[in-house]
Amino acid sequence: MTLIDGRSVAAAIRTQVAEDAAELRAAGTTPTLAILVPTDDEATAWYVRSIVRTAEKVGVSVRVVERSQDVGGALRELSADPEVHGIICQTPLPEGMTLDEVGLHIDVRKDVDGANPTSVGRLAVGLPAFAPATAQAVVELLRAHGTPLASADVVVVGRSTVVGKPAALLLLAENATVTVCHSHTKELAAQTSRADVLVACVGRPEMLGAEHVRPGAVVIDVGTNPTADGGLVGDVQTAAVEPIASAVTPVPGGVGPVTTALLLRNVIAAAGQ
Ligand SMILES: Nc1nc(=O)c2c([nH]1)NC[C@@H]1CN(c3ccc(C(=O)N[C@@H](CCC(=O)O)C(=O)O)cc3)C=[N+]21
Repeated sequence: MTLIDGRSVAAAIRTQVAEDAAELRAAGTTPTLAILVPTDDEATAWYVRSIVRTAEKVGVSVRVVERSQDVGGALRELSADPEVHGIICQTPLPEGMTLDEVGLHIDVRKDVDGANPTSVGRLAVGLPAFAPATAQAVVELLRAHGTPLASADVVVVGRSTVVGKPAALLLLAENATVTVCHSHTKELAAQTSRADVLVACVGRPEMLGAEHVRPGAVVIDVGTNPTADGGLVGDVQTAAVEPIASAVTPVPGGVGPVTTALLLRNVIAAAGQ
């Protein structure tokens, strides 16, 4: 059994991002990411600090905008600002707002976390578009591990707009046979235990156990659920699954760091276009 090391995958991405950022700066462009923070959610605050810290290291500038009202207006202003190359609107959003609605206000060329429904639509039909960084991280980790995706049976558990749906689209583009499961799925274990690759993105602590995993499967655990003692657990019971799977991503140290690195790589791409 292998633990897939997200930290080293992320480090390799950051090295490339730092080189590209230096090149852009030398040519007179300061690659800049704007982060819109609409709530004081704790997990979001952690992610924002992590982005800021990582961005500083690789030479990407960050502008943090805290705004709980007229989020759409703020996103339009940032979209119109020539000094901003990438925009991410953090979730969760305040009551009554959805990411699909506010995402409409992000210029597609700056939509580095794939929140505009147009980006998702382009992804669905195979046109170039930014995908949500977490969904991209799933594919990046599988690629780094050398998991064959063409013709593989991939089961995605979770259908959120930020992870499950776009991850399914990206995996489909890799010619995998993709099944998406969710809260209304009958006999979840019957589905997941057929999977060569199991992607857990439900957001429920340690929901998937040994009975969900096929011997030899590769398991990507997207969950980052805070625990009472200040730690973090995934959506997978890692210790129970380790003896069965051929590879698992740990939490922390799996999908999370790769997500942050890919978000910044998307900012470089947006700044260079
Ligand atoms: N529009 C949007 N896109 C997101 O991608 C998004 C979001 N909103 N809102 C908040 C969540 C949270 N999120 C995390 C990313 C990285 C880690 C991460 O790197 N965690 C470290 C460990 C942290 C620790 O040790 O406490 C790890 O997994 O190794 C965690 C959480 C992205 N999110």
